[in-house]
Amino acid sequence: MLYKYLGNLPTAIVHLQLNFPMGWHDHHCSFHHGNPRCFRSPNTLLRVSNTPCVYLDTGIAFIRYFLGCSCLSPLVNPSWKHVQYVPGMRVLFSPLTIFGAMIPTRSWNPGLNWSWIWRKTAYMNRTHDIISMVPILFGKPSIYVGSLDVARQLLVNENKLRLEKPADLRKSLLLWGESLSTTNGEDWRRHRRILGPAFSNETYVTVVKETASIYREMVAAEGWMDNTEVVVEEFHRIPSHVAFVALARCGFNVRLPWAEERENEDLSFGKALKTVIRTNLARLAIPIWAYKLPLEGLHKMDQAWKYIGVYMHDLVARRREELRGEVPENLHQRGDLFSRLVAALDENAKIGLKEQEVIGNTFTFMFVGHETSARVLTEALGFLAIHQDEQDKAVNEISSALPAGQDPTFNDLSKLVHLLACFHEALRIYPPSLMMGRDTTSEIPIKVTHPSPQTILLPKGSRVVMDMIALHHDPRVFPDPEKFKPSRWYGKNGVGDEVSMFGLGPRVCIGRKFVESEALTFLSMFLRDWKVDIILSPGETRAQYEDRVMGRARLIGHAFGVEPFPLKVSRRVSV
Ligand code: HEM
Repeated sequence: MLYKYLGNLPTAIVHLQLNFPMGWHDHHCSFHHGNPRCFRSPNTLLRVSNTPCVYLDTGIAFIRYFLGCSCLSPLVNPSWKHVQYVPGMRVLFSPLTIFGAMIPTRSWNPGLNWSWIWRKTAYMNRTHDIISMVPILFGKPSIYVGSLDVARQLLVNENKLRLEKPADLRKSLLLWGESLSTTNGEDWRRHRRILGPAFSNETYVTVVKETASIYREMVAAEGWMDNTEVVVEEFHRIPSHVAFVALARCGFNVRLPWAEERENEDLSFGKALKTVIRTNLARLAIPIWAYKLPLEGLHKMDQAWKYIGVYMHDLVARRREELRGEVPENLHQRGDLFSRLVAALDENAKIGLKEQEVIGNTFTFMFVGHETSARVLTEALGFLAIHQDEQDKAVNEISSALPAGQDPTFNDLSKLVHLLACFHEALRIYPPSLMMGRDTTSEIPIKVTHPSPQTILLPKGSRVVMDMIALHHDPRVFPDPEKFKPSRWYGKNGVGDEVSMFGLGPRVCIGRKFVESEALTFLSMFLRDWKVDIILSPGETRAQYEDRVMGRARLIGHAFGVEPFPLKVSRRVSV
């Protein structure tokens, strides 16, 4: 018996060396007498490891091999059959569990950022449309999808297939109540029916007006007008605050001024809301009794959460009073999302929303909309700073689209085709929503094309995760995927066009037009008035800078994106 395990040791060493524990189900396992369900590497890989140097790692490989052996994993985690023996990674912790998420990416633990770090070699060097990930100790075995075709099959028909958003992945959004993003089935349909009309042209007109006004407040408050050139350290701070204030104004209908947090030292709505957003995941993990400990940080956090809780119930009551007797036509004129949600209040929640659902939805907009928008705005400007030719093209387009000296209107935005393409291209390279997970509630067939055309039956209770980085870095769909090439979006940018970074099918992002309106307004005003440039290290080329700075991406809070970097802004004309 032991001999048979030892005989397979080189396989484990290969796993270790490749930094990528994989298995192939078309390989026949000698130990299992030809069982095609074994998770081991093929003989070709096995041969690679038969060199003397591999024995250096033998100790670790032993442990790893025994933990990851196909014979032990069913004992530890009997649901492994849900991945249908699809080849893939055998790891200790799923990246979607607390342990897996906390430990950085290592050969034995993918960590939260594996799909970025391994993007060029994942999916078996892109030869497979899907792979499995089987955690030995913690987490659910899952199928990861790296092909847009397969993702489409699942998501476009997800209502018919009765796929569900997994409960364990929705927890962080449930702290304020159920929402469009956390519900499934009939409840989801009710939320979508009510929220759909709230994302109307009236809302986008308000988004454009508010973003333009925020931009002007920002320029005045930042003191840039006193200089012709300014270096903004951690440039991300600017788009992050723009997105935050825009969502507070257009989502909550609370008129936060740009500079509130600096002038007012007391706990204000803006400050408390920022704390709540920042500490959302911590709030989930910290037990109630811990807030009684003599730790000032925890007290402040608790205070902010309580403040926002009371504030929100108050805000609902006040808005309800204001809306009493309002005729539906007037309601349509209101450009904020919150008023539309309050108008749908119905305590029986048969056709409307409960108070907690109104609050849950408002917070979901903030959580899913704030950091995502902020990151892409920063990255789009970062790429335009590196690629001056693309920036010049954008500036020319802006000057011919916008009437001289005037702010953009909602109608002007449709003329900014190249600018929108730049925004989508930044979004493609760094999709802020890293993974979209679904659980099956019945057996589902999926057709894969690579490595060979076949149909795989996913049993009831399987987990499938769309890997947004793999989907958008697939060279078959996006040739030269590492390159910032906005032109690839020309002609595919429109309202009805699929921009899969916003999801696919019926659960596609409801906020797409909201964020596009905000982004085009902010970017067009910013680039019209300021030239953005990068700050090179001595002797560094632009290409080297791009590798160094734009390659450092990871999940930060709720959104994936590039780590903070500085930008130089210089005044173009007399602003
Ligand atoms: C660049 C910014 C954004 C990106 C990349 C983005 C991406 C996505 C993606 C990929 C989904 C689908 C998730 C899934 O199917 O599991 C989604 C759903 C959603 N997004 Fe966004 N989003 C952005 C901004 C926003 C904004 C600004 C809002 C609100 C104002 C918003 C509200 C929502 C909601 C409520 C859902 C759930 C829809 C449903 O389940 O029916 N998003 N978003």
